[in-house]
Amino acid sequence: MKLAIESIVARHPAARDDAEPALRGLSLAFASGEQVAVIGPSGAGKTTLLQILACAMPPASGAVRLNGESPWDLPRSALQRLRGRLLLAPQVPPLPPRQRVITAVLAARLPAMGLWASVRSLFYPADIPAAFDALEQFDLGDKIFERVDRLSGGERQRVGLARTLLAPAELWLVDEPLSALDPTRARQAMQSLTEAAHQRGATLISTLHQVDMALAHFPRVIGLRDGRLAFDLPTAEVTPEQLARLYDQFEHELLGETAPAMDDVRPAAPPPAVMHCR
Ligand SMILES: Nc1ncnc2c1ncn2[C@@H]1O[C@H](COP(=O)(O)OP(=O)(O)OP(=O)(O)O)[C@@H](O)[C@H]1O
Repeated sequence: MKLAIESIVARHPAARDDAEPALRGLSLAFASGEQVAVIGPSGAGKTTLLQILACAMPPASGAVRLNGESPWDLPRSALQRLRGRLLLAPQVPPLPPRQRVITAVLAARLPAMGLWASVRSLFYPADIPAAFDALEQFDLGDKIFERVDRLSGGERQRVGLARTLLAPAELWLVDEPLSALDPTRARQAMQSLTEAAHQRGATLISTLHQVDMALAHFPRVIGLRDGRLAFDLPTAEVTPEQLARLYDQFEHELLGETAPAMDDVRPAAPPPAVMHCR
């Protein structure tokens, strides 16, 4: 899927009246099958950009085009169909806690299924081999029948990525896919994601806090700051000076001093029951 935005200004509905817009006059174009990383300090507007591209939020002004169509001018049913052709993967995947991993992963296919097949798939997972293959890409094949609430934060994030591989989407918009992963897992996950998008011919746009991952895995990097474009370059042309300017006063983010990886952090066990003997 090819897409373009022109002079986009975006405001979150809950933002204070005097707050600056999250995006301030942003114009970008993406070719079909392209792979692009979006970087920039916290609050730069990276997530908002994905929400605009996903037609999850209308811009305050400016134009959005997906495959040449203007989504916000489409009738509601056509807009829904268009949304079914793209996937917005949030940083924390919304996985129902008591669900099995297999059900959570296969749920990615629901937009392409009829109502009866969707309901049936909740009780009888339809394609266990496909779910297993997707999970194996993220080293999680052994967790296929585990309950989601028994996974660590990093494992849940990787289930979310496995789900992306099964989505029948032409556009993958992935928000901070590595935030809970250790460096080794992060490298493996990025490799699997970019290879799968390439094989599928899907356009992949990913926000990333890890600048080294953006430079290592993507041929094009967009830098955002304060809702504006700082640069949009082939990766080979991004210089240390541009990165230093982009993260000026946010050097700790450039150096990757972020929250610890969540791969080994499991949900807290319930406190032991206190038994009173009389
Ligand atoms: N739901 C919301 N309601 C109000 N304001 C919001 C909301 N979400 C984001 N904003 C504001 O929009 C601006 C851009 O936020 P956004 O989440 O797009 O940045 P980001 O670059 O993705 O940040 P981070 O790297 O911390 O996730 C920020 O000033 C933020 O405070």
